[in-house]
Amino acid sequence: MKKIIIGDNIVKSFGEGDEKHNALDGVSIQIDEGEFVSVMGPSGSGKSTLMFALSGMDGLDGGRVAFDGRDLTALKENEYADIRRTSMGFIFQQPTFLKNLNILDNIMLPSMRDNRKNVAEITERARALMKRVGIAELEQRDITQVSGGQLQRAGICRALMSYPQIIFGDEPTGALNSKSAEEIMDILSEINSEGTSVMLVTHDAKIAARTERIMFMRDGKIVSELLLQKFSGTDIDDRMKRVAARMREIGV
Ligand SMILES: Nc1ncnc2c1ncn2[C@@H]1O[C@H](COP(=O)(O)OP(=O)(O)OP(=O)(O)O)[C@@H](O)[C@H]1O
Repeated sequence: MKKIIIGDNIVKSFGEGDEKHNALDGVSIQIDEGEFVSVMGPSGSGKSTLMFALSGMDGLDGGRVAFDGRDLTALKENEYADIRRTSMGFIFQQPTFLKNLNILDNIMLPSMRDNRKNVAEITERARALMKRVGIAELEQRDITQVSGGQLQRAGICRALMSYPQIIFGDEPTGALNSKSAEEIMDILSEINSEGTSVMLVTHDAKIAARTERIMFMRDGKIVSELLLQKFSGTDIDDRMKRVAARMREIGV
């Protein structure tokens, strides 16, 4: 299986002198094209730092990252930023939308920087995505006039605008009630089934149990991996039991 991301012995430290510590302490990770993975672990174990390191949002202090066969650590920051903008999508716990723009314009905004595309094309893509995730009727609304789940759907639309090869999600369901969280996971599963890789960082065992491979972190290292199959929508209780058992076993 082709790897979309390969991280090799990644080291990332914060602080100086006595305060210096490794948030990532030699992490190696590989994600297959089309795979749906998650990263769990206690607060401060390095999950978000790993996501930032793999996506190039943060520089490394050691190790390498390759994306789609290209060694990203050898690239200049602007080349890296280009790959991030065109081939990676990001969703966060709270989408960072601008208050003075409506939902449609917020979704379109990052794509407007790409002068190879025209506004009509960008608008058409945004509207198609909004329809697909069930928020077509909300395009003129302010970001304060929609629910958290609807706002996250808009966040997914924005992340998908550039047809990314991978979606990175840092606690994308963390601010949502369980029904909205499940709906967001249904959307991500559907996107994944069409071939887009997805990597989620989550505290929530129920969310992780819907992914096909879970990596558990502690103290800046991946300490265990649980291989599940792709989620068919039926066996969540059994999957959650397996996640809970592994968490007990490794003490995270
Ligand atoms: N910008 C930063 N400056 C200094 N220390 C940082 C920075 N970002 C992360 N850290 C430290 O690196 C370690 C890992 O943080 P990280 O946010 O990756 O953990 P996490 O597992 O995602 O935690 P959480 O679940 O609470 O979000 C922590 O000790 C954190 O304090």
